[in-house]
Amino acid sequence: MAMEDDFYAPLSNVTSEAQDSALISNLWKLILSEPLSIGATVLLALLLIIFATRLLSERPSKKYNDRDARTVWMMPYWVPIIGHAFQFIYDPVKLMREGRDRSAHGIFAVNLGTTTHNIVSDPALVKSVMQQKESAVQFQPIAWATVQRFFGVPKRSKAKYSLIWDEFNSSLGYLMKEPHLSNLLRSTIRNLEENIPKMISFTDSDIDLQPWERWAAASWISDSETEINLMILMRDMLGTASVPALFGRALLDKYPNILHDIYDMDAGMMYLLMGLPPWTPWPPVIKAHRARQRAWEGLDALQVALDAMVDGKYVDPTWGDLDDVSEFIRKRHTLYKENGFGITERGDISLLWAVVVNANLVVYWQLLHILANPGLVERLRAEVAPYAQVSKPASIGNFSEAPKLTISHEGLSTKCPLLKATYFEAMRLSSQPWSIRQIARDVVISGDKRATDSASFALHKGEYITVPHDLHMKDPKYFKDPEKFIPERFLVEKEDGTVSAEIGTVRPYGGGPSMCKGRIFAERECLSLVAGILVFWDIEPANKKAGWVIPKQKKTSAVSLPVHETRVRIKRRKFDWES
Ligand code: HEM
Repeated sequence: MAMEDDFYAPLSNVTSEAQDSALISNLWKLILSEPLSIGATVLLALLLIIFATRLLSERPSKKYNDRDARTVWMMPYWVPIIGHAFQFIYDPVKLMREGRDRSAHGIFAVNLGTTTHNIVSDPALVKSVMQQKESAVQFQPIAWATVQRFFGVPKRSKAKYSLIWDEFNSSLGYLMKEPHLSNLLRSTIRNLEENIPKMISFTDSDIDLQPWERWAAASWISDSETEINLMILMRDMLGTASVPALFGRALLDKYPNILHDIYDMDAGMMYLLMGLPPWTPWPPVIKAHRARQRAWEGLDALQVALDAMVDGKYVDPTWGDLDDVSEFIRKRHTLYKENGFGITERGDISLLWAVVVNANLVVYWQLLHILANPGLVERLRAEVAPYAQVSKPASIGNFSEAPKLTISHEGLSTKCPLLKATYFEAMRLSSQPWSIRQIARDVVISGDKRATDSASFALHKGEYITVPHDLHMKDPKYFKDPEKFIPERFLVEKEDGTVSAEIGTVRPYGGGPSMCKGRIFAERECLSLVAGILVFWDIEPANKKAGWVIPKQKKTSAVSLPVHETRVRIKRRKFDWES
């Protein structure tokens, strides 16, 4: 058979469909011709099925219905029905990279237990997917399944959520629109300005440690030096600034473990999505369920307090006056209350999760890479100096306050291209978000029309589209030395000679209508924390001999976890007026 496929390189041992069939029928004749024991016959038959599946499961890309579009190449697999599911569970990244590297157009299909997933990595095809209408390429059923299984919103609430789905989603615009965005940023940055100078307390008394130091296993070295776990420290420093800005201070005061409940729930994401019940005899499943339950308790209690406040009823005084709860959370509360959602149906846990799981890890990766790259700390300190400033504290007699930190998130984001480039590069390296869509009617997606080898692909109703954005973000065809931290790759010189950091085709925030709504907020808070820490603190690896080690990554929903902690030594910097 002439190969119609112009882009997929066939395996050298696979010649054509006709030869494959001949080989299988010869094997079958061999089984039938010899008298064999039952065991040997079963074994041979199994082998035959496996080989036949391997040879016949591959679906070459062909012209589709004489139109310009082609069908998608299906990677071959060995086991019928199960398809690529074993490889997918065992090492999804390897499977995806193999498919990407063998398909010249950045699209291929895999079979996961009878469902076909079209995996797309080519940026133009991804754009085409994201531009499809919800009626053709659906996100809503997947979003609801996640809300229900992962976040634990009751099944019975589906009708209520469907009724206000659009209004509810458009409330997410509060994260992007003024004046709400600036208000949220103002209080987050104020919290950072307050917390960064007291990040380390240099005390050997456990009771006097800050909560983030306790979580991060701080150990006292001297009055000017502390050893601590960098990942947890960064995670909590950002969470303790952003969560009070959104949900009000009282939530963290009353539920001080809620950040870690969300982290623990996130660690068990796969189990919760699989629907494993809380009595599953497997500790990580139980842990994820308990953590989720505790997070719900805190958020439910906040909803009860907000209900009481708007109804003019008695509010438990430990909540304070709740006037620092953001307009965004109040707007969601109004939507819940006015549409008859019971307390236990109100899914703000999804928002708390979105606020903390990704951004809080990005800052760890960003800072770690900066520290591990010789000379980068000094270059960044020079760049951010006008926008993250430490000033001399007031003193009365022998007593001085801590030095004062002032941060301009606007200046950091618009005037510090190298800092911003380190943020993009940290996300390119550590973010592995996957967008999944369900195909509701046949569609055609198209590649870049300007490219000489551009092609369009027909995708069919009932199949899925999966976009593992990291496939492109680590593709050597687009990023030279894709595993290396090279922030300069994002720097672009404009015609007027100024330099800016451009994100280009990197998509750490997903895409389409469900693209991250917190992305501007996230960028500003992350740049502020990293710049603030760089100007205030000196950080070295705890094990000086081993130096900086960049841990391998463990995949989560978007930004990866490190497989091990990074133990560091932190000292306060000497400022001009002290020398
Ligand atoms: C660097 C940090 C962050 C990264 C990498 C990130 C990444 C993502 C990704 C991959 C999605 C799913 C997009 C899709 O379905 O295609 C998402 C959704 C979302 N994120 Fe983020 N996120 C970050 C920070 C934040 C923050 C700080 C907030 C809130 C303040 C936030 C709020 C949201 C919301 C509300 C959605 C759901 C959007 C929708 O369904 O319409 N994110 N984010």
